Amino acid sequence: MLSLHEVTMRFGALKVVDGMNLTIRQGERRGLVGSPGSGKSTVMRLIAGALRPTGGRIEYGGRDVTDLPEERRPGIARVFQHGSAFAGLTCVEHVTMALRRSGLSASARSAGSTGWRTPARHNRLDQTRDVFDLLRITGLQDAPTALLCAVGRKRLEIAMALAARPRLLLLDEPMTGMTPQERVRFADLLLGLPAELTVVLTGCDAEAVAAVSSQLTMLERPDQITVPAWRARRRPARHVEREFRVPEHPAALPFADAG
Ligand SMILES: Nc1ncnc2c1ncn2[C@@H]1O[C@H](COP(=O)(O)OP(=O)(O)OP(=O)(O)O)[C@@H](O)[C@H]1O
Repeated sequence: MLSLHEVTMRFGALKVVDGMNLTIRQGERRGLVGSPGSGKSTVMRLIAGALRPTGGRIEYGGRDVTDLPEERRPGIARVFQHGSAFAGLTCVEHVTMALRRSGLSASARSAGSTGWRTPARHNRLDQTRDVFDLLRITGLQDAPTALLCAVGRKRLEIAMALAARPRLLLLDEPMTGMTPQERVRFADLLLGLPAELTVVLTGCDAEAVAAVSSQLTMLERPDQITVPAWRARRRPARHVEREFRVPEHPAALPFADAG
């Protein structure tokens, strides 16, 4: 559903992305791993259309979207590294605002192939409730965002992104600042997302990203090597495996393990 072909991104003399090739299939949970400054956010912005590559080609949904800006790449939603929640607003106000911004109305758009429950005459209130149910934040609708923990905030930001019924969800460093226990809960949250939804997430910690991905791409390795995530789940992720019971073998993985 998404592919990058020899994509390059230069900022002046600085070449941040150098001939990157990447193929991501629908339903994949792809982790992009690299140290700070390796270009993770840049790749996310290139995929979203917030940046235009200085070289190469990007295809999304079978179309060449290299020159298309963000607003002309439908079905892609992004959760930013540094969050997008406003202090003072409640969770339900955030999601309602996101639904309004996405332009979804009762009969405006069907769920398509994303696996979303969107029957006819589905009103905005129902949609809000769906998103809350999906992310298990029911009960927190009226809580001000300032009261949310790190995972709670991330849930809310993902809820806002899901309001647009995306096919591709981009999560830029979602686990930064989370404790090991919060990472376990975050992994659980990702597991609850529709299987058809493609998720690309970034992070510096390969173990943590591997625990919630099906495939892992190392940005700093030659040719940005991609491996099945289970191979990168070494012993240090034990706390995650114990509490979350991440299976050892790919055949038992709950995610579609592509490739
Ligand atoms: N708009 C820009 N103009 C100039 N340089 C930029 C721009 N955006 C990013 N860079 C540079 O590109 C490099 C990669 O940045 P990027 O934010 O993609 O890395 P990252 O891997 O996401 O880092 P971090 O983990 O710290 O968020 C950095 O050296 C950064 O300073």
